[in-house]
Amino acid sequence: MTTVNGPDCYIVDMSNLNADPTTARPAGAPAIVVRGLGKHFADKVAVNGIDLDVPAGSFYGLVGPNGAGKTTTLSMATGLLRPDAGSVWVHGVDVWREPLKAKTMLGVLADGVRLFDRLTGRQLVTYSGRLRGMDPETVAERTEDLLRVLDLEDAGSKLVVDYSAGMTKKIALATALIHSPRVLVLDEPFEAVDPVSAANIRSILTDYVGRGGTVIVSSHVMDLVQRMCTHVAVIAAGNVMAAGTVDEVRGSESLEDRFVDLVGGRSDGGGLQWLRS
Ligand SMILES: Nc1ncnc2c1ncn2[C@@H]1O[C@H](COP(=O)(O)OP(=O)(O)OP(=O)(O)O)[C@@H](O)[C@H]1O
Repeated sequence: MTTVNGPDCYIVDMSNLNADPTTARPAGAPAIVVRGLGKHFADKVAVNGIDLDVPAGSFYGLVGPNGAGKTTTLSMATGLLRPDAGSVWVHGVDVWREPLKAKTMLGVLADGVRLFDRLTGRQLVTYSGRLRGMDPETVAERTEDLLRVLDLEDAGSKLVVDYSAGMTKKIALATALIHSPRVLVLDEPFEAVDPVSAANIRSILTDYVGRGGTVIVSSHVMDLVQRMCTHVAVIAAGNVMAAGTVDEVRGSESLEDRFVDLVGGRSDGGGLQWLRS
């Protein structure tokens, strides 16, 4: 079923809405199913009972203005923040009923979560791999691979507390990748990352999707999402304004223009008459 909300866009395939995601696993079954997910903080509704279907093998962008509810949604979807309402399934496993089983399939780059920053980068990535039950040889091999492709070889022996913001983001990404999860959930992975590292990360993620993995990524960079992602959901004020393939959502416009149409809020910058030299 295609639902229309607003001018001409709110494209969510809800044909499986009443199906039990633990048993309904047709070819092309979603990697992540979100139903009625909601969260409020005091009287603030951060996420307003949303539905999302993230197809397996998709590169899924989650975009929205500041405070739209992206981080809250991703935190609930990955078992980091308990929802007030709704459910999330990862490859058919209920994240909140079977969190350990669901989390073995997930690699998560969370926003603002403290790392064990008194470890060196190499120790932190190694620790993540061992925590996942991986054998020491594989962990050592993959840790060196990750440090190399993320341009952290020289920083591998340095304490994470002494890393720059971009280096911290990259080492956190390495901890999300080490166990080669089925689904990667990355909250703003390119924030503070230099252009060369960002290009390397994009190519790692694109290869991963090409080999059947699923990536869901939040970002504020519309151009990047348009070029990199196969699917996108636009969230504003805790609601899904549009979701579908990138081409379905943007129509004949750029994603950025479509985003502004959907969420509004552009000012002409003329309000600060006093701001001049
Ligand atoms: N722990 C919290 N306590 C109180 N309010 C919160 C908390 N976390 C989020 N919020 C509120 O919930 C709303 C959604 O926040 P969220 O961080 O999910 O937005 P976002 O889309 O990720 O924003 P940004 O793009 O700025 O990172 C905001 O109004 C925010 O102030």
